[in-house]
Amino acid sequence: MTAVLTAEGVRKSYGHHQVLTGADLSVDPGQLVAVVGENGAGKSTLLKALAGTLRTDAGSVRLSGSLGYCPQEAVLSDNLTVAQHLRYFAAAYHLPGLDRGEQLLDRLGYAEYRNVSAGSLSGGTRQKLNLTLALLHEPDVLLLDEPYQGFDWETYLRFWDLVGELREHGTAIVLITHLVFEQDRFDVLADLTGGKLHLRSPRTDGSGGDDDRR
Ligand SMILES: Nc1ncnc2c1ncn2[C@@H]1O[C@H](COP(=O)(O)OP(=O)(O)OP(=O)(O)O)[C@@H](O)[C@H]1O
Repeated sequence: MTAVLTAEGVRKSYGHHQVLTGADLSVDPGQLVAVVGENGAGKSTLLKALAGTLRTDAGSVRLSGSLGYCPQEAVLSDNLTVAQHLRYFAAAYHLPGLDRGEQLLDRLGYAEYRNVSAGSLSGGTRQKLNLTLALLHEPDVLLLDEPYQGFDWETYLRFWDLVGELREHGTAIVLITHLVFEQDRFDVLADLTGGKLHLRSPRTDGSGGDDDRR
């Protein structure tokens, strides 16, 4: 299968602090990759580098198809309502209509907030909108930085239903997570240690093993 996202030798320092020291990653259509690692390991830095929102020092990132990026901090305009955000992004993506946006409002369970300004939304609902905007144009590659922060359990489960559908449609997904208990959901665990990615398969025996780590 041909990878839709390939990163090779990605390096990034902040001043003298070397965060990424040669990160490699290759993601196929429909593949779901978890990026795990300790706080401060550089996971968000890696995702920004993959998304192209951060200038790297060396290495390459190749992407085929469209990209959806859900950053850790929602980039929303507090004065605009949920519906206005959907219209604004639909226009930016040249979408023919708002069908997908309306579908996502229902799927993530926040349609009742359609006419509420982003500045008045709760943290979890802001995050729903953040995620919706990344999914709106049905991208081929999705980069999700802790996408379910603040979600209640019901929404968390709805999120995973949605991810299942996206994978069936061939969307390649890279997701930062801290949740050890959900690692069986992924095809690949990419452990960011020492500025490099170390790939491994999730455990399959359900025993928990001795490989658990954050
Ligand atoms: N703009 C910046 N300027 C200077 N240092 C930064 C900047 N952004 C991140 N860092 C530093 O780079 C390191 C990696 O940060 P990053 O946010 O990528 O880690 P992370 O693995 O996503 O952490 P967490 O799990 O806490 O979200 C940290 O030491 C952080 O303080």
